[in-house]
Formats: sequence, structure tokens, C-alpha cells
Amino acid sequence: MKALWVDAGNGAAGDMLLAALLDAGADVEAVRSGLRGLAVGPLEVEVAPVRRHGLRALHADVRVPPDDVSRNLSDVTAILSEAALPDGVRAFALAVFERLARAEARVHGVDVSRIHFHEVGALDAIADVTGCALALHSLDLLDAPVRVVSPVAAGSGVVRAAHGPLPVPVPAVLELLTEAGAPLRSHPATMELCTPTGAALLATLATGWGPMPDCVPTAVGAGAGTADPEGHPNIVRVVVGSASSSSAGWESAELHRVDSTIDDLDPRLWPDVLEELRTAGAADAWCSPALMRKGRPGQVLSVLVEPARLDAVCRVVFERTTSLGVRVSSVERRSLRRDRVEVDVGGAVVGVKRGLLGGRVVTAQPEYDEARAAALASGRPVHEVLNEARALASEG
Ligand SMILES: O=C([S-])c1cc(C(=O)S)c[n+]([C@@H]2O[C@H](COP(=O)(O)O)[C@@H](O)[C@H]2O)c1
Ligand code: NI
Repeated sequence: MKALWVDAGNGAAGDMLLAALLDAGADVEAVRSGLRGLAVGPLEVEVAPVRRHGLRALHADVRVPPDDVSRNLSDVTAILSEAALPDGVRAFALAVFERLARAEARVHGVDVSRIHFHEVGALDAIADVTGCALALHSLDLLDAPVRVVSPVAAGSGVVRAAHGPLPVPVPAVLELLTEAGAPLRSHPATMELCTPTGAALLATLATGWGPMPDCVPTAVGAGAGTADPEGHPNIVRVVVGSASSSSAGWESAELHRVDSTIDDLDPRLWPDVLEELRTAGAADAWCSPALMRKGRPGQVLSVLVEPARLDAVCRVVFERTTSLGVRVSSVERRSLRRDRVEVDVGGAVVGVKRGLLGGRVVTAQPEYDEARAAALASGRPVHEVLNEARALASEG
């Protein structure tokens, strides 16, 4: 199960979060090509390593064409709806702007439909939000069940905005973080640490707030803001990890599922296809009957595979079957911890596979061939040997 932790203890802005996700391994080319799908002129992202208070971090510079358009929610919704983006990316970006619009509406005391984003609806904000959604998608985090954000530092002082000088935390940030139930952290810096776009991104992605969740970290990213103040590193950090074994007693793993419907493969080849898929690293591979186009009987080939073996499995499907395409989805596999014990049934050794839930034996299955051999040697019925082996293995 994938997990994300965002350290917003020094604040967060859209470009800082984007840089942190890219630093943690999000595919910058996927982000760039996704942004090209927005019909608002060339949006470019340049990334460069920088130092903030002696710490290395990535800085993301979002370059947009000159723009002084004041957009409302329906303008931004139209831009995102018409863009060639994965559905999850579009939904996330829309959710961020809907949040921003609700917060702005409450702050200015007008209806959401009458809200005009000023700075936060500008092209760089649209690029930051969509870029973050694309980066989360690239890291496979858009559906991750564990996305925790630390207490947020919003800053203090005054900032100059379209409405004139605003007190920091700016009203939209306070509104966004209050609505989301975010814990705030006091901070000595007298500057804007968390921007409305940053707050809306945090509020949309957070499934919870607090310290780093139990996980095995797999990547860390640091995203720098443009300012380099004297008093603190102007950085947001992200930790990507896999959440460790569930306290419920089972184990959890992120796998891919590959499916393909096939109606024209010589049926004698299927056993070899399934065998080759297992050899290529499939955790499981099976076929289910399906009635296909023109009433033809066919098979749905399904494969479960770890991300690292996905390409090898796809290659086998394409090379060994008549499939012209596969569907790949992410699944969480929950499984019991297993072991194998050997029991003595009337002088013969029989292996038994056991499933353990939090250390308790909940299933015990004797190896059939070994139980059959023990039954033949002793002249007892196989089902009796199976039952005795199962009972002996469940005791231990
Ligand atoms: O654009 C608007 S309406 C706006 C509202 C507010 C309020 O808090 S209300 C604040 N700001 C300031 O604009 C800049 C840009 O914000 P980004 O989120 O796009 O980085 C920032 O200083 C905000 O405090 C704008
Ligand atoms: Ni405003």
C-alpha cells in the first residue's frame, strides 16, 4: 500500500510541492507533456538543483505566456475539462480549484459563481496545480489510501495581493486549512510561508494530518521556494513509502493487474502462456471465460504482477498470445502470512501450508501428493490422512 507524507513545517506553495514530487521521482517529462495538453499556450517547467540553508533541493520554475486574464471557476473548469489529461489528474486539479473558489467565496462574502480568481487563477497557478496532479499520478499516489500532511506553517507579516495588502496567514489560506481541519504550526518567519494554492493542494491531497505514518520510505523529495530567507530553509519535503504490514494481521502489497480479452488463440497454447507468465514474474495468472463480440467465446487473461516485472509480463502477453492490447490497473493485494510445517501421520511425513492472521493459524492445507503417498503406504483413505494432517498442523 503506497503512502505519502508531506512535511509542510516550513510552509508550502504550488511550485514547491511540484518540485518536491519531481525530486521524489515523478517523471518530469510526463508533467511537461501533460501541461502541453492545456490549451492556454506554452506552459514549461524547468527544474534545477538549488541550496537552501546548506540543504540541496529542487526548484521548479513554471514558465507561462504573458497573461492578465482574471478567471472564475467556470473558466478554469473549462480549461481543465477540455485538456487531454488522465481522468484522475483532471479530477484532482478540479477539486483543488473548487476548494479555492469555496474559500475565496467565504472570505469575500460572495457566491462561488461570482468569485474571480486573481493571482490564484493565473496561468502559473493552473500549471502548478495541474503539474502537482500529474506528478502525483506519475508516482501512483492519486489513489494512495495513506497521504498524511504535517502541521502547516502559514507564516506572518503582510503580503501585497490584488486586493491590496493582506495579513499573513492570508484569509484564503486560513479558510482552506480551517475547512480541512489542518493543524497549524507557529513559525518565526515574518513572510508568507503557505500560499492559497499550496493550502488548497495540501487540503485536497491529505487523507489525514500529523506525523509521518508507519511506512518503509522508498523516496524522499525536497522542493525549494524561490525566496531564500535567512532564518529557515524554504523547503517542503515529501516522503513516499509503502505502508508496512497492517495491524489487522495481514500483509499488503501494491501490485498491477494486467487484463486482456482474447478470442482467437489456439486453446492448446493457454497452459504454456500461463506458465511463461509465471516464469516472467507474475504473482498469479489465470483465464476466465467471456462471451465476446459476434457471440464468440473467448478468455479474459488476467495477471497480477509487481511493478518491477510489469514490462516483462506485458512482453509475454504480446509475444505469446494474439492480444493487441492490455489494460493495466493498480490493485492492493492483502494476504495472510504463510508458513509450511511437516507433521507425522502414521509414520509418514506430510507437509502442510498454513495461513496466519496476526500469528493465529486460520487455514491449514496439507500437500495433496504427500497425503496421498501417506495414505497409500498405510492403506488408509486419503481424506482421513488429510483431516489428521490438517488437525495436527492447526495445533502447532
Ligand atoms: O487571487 C486572490 S483572490 C488572492 C486571494 C488571497 C486571499 O487570501 S483572499 C491571497 N492572494 C495572494 O496571491 C498570491 C498568489 O497566491 P498563489 O496561491 O497563486 O501562490 C499570494 O501571495 C496570496 O496570498 C491572492
Ligand atoms: Ni482573494
